[in-house]
Amino acid sequence: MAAGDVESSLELSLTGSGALPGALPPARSRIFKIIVIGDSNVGKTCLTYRFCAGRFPQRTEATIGVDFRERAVTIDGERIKIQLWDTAGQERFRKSMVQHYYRNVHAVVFVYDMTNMASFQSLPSWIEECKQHLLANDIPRILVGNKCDLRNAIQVPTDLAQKFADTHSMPLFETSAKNPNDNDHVEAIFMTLAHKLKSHKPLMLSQPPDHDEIHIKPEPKPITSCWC
Ligand SMILES: Nc1nc2c(ncn2[C@@H]2O[C@H](COP(=O)(O)OP(=O)(O)OP(=O)(O)O)[C@@H](O)[C@H]2O)c(=O)[nH]1
Ligand SMILES: [Mg+2]
Repeated sequence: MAAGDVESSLELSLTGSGALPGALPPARSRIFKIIVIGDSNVGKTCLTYRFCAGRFPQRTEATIGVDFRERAVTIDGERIKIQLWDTAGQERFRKSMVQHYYRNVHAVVFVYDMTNMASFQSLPSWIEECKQHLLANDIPRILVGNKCDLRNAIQVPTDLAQKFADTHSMPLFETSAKNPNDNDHVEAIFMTLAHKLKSHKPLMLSQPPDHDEIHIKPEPKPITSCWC
């Protein structure tokens, strides 16, 4: 990614139950709200930061409430904002926010840590939480196994994860937010969702225009194996 590309990213935090960034001037571009959920420490913050800022963050702390990251892209000539909701994995940091996570959501990214079997085993409870918030069945969902750079520590075999993904009709991506060689892969994961959402024409929020955006390549194909 070129240095200038990251200028269109935006980062905001919300840790209480106050107003969400919704009361905005007239629409110019559609917004896709994508929530990223999974156990604490699986790398949700690093993945979203990687996509929006183009690099691995130097350090992270446990997310409290939610962090918003946003990136403007152009798909087939249409300007679109991808708004990532980087949610807290720790129950104590998310309980007051959960209802906000799921409101008007367009897509869900489930993340587990490939080096932590417990984070994979938690996935059914994250799926259940989505169900409880009455997410429509046709909302695009993807499964991401993160930290594939830690090759010697992998605990979750790809075939097991693939079986789980197939059972739940989700594409599986194994990737690394950290490995610089995986930048295109992290890009492909979120852009795959954006392409899917664009073709679904979901309900959109309003957003004021800005002057910088990122032009992206044609639709990438989902990839199930790690590129490390
Ligand atoms: N080796 C490696 N480490 C990673 C990767 N992604 C994240 N990490 C590390 O994993 C730890 C947790 O990352 P975060 O992104 O903060 O995890 P999180 O899922 O946002 O955690 P919560 O905010 O508590 O829910 C940090 O020490 C990161 O540096 C990766 O792809 N590879
Ligand atoms: Mg986090």
